[in-house]
Amino acid sequence: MAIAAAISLPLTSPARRSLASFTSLRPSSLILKLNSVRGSVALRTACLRVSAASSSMSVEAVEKASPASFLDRRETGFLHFIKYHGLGNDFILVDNRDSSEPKVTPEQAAKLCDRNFGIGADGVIFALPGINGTDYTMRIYNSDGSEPEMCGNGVRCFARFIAELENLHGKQRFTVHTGAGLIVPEIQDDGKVKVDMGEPILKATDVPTGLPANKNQSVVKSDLDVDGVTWNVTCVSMGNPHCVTFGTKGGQNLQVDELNLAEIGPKFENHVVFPARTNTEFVQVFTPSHLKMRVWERGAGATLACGTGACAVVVAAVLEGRAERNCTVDLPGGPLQIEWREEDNHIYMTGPAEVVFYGSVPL
Ligand SMILES: N[C@H](CCC[C@H](N)C(=O)O)C(=O)O
Repeated sequence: MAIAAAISLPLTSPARRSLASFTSLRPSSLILKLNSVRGSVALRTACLRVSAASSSMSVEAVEKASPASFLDRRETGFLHFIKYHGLGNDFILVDNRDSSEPKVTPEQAAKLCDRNFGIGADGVIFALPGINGTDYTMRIYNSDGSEPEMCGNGVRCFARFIAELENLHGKQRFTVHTGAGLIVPEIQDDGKVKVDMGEPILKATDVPTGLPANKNQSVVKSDLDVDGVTWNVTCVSMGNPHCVTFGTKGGQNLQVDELNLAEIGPKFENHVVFPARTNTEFVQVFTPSHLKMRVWERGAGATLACGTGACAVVVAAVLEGRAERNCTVDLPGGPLQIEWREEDNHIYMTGPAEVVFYGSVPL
């Protein structure tokens, strides 16, 4: 699969358009390139070049792009997408509302996620028709092609994507069927997205983990030997498995910025006690309502943020008596607000989701 993408950057707040209308823009009709550091931008269409510099605007007719250009290939065989990120955890979003099977295979997804030979992303997310009365279904492939049950940053991006597709404005709430069950994201007036992430799963065999339960059928601050070092871990599922650690047994307060994630992360991810592999969160406690974490994700490696991970971190911190139920969690890409509500046992996550660019890529 050759990878080359025509992209369109929303230079100001994107004009509201559905992806459908965007996909009606033939790739050959839109090429955007930065002409100079002066910020002048040349937008070349099939018949016009518009050069806008800080002081002047000139319009000149240009030849139509060479018919041999890949941009003039027939529309079919192109995948249209919008690239989003949630605190730097970035995704390729695909409008899949017209079929119940993803348009892209796991192998193709891995290639699209490659940051040198592809678009570059932590995963590919599909908006599919709803199931059992939900508005939509969300499926996701990690950048290694594996399919997780859920993605917290991804579902915030999903909500903004749906609003773009459906040309919706202001406060919007969607019911989304996922591998973790019903998830309900709500776009707030300030553009952030608040998500009802459902209930945490704590039963050890449901996380799943082979570690022996040591507190009400769950694993809380239990010993785990990783390459000869004993860590204290708490295991939580948000539909996907998480191993949360605040440090080694008897160790000092973890300084997460000093960790070599590339070295230690895969040893947790592929540990024999996690039959479905695991996401791993390394946490520092500033105050009972302010935590800091870094994450090594299952199937994606070190990412700038992990929404389900931040939820698992607050649950683990409460279970270990380290934090309150409403916390700010600092991730490398920015903060998330997480509340584990006592009344309904649901976890609520609030954070941003931003468009990066619109694109088309030959599959
Ligand atoms: N890599 C994760 C899925 C994405 C989770 C993360 N990006 C989030 O925001 O929750 C897994 O295999 O469970």
